[in-house]
Amino acid sequence: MHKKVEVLPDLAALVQRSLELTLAQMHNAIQARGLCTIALSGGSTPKPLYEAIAAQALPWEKVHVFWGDERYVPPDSPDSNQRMARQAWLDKVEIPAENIHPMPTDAADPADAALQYETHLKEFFQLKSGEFPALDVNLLGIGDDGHTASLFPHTAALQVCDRIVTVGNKDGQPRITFTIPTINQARCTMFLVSGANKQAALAQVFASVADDYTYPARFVQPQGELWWLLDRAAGQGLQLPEE
Ligand SMILES: O=C1O[C@H](COP(=O)(O)O)[C@@H](O)[C@H](O)[C@H]1O
Repeated sequence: MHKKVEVLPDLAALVQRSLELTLAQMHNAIQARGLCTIALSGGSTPKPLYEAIAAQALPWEKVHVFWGDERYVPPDSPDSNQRMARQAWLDKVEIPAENIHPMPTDAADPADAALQYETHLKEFFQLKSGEFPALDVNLLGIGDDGHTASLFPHTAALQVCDRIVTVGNKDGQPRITFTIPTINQARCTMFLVSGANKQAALAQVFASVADDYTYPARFVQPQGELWWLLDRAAGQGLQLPEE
């Protein structure tokens, strides 16, 4: 694992740096394998990055967009991660509809939706039994409770190691989420973290000793590159890990 932590002066600089890195990864993937697979995070932090990507001239037919987690709401809900990404990015570019791979949220049981998405990923990535997809870029955020994707502290999803996708639990509300082995299979993982409210959780995630189940982002130890991009408000006073 190549791990790099950067503290940028402000949110604008964080967006610019994440744009540079994301574009470089996308171009490398397209050159190496003919297409780029990227998994998106939700929340508010990545929105300006998505807007910046939308302004780029990219070979959109070679870009496939997935989600690392989704709230269990209809796609037109203001809470939908898919909706945010479509509004900020996907609706603004000429990406083929079949290159957009949203997590389903219309099954009667969220467990069925998780299984449907897992089956779709297995087919798309042509996985053999027991294999996990290697996304070219996996964008992640962290909540002020230390959650990442929809892997919340002390929830059952944290222990799921034999599935690509599972059901997360946010205060009793279901979500669909990549599992930890899926996250850790990515070629390039990039956390975008903004705001002073993330400081305390980050300190625990970067601590040499802390409880992984209390701070789930600690489980993210991917085989590929790992980037932590923080703005100054998030990174202030943080003891940065040795690289
Ligand atoms: O609920 C979620 O929150 C996290 C963090 O979001 P942020 O707005 O605080 O950056 C996000 O990474 C995750 O995808 C989302 O579903």
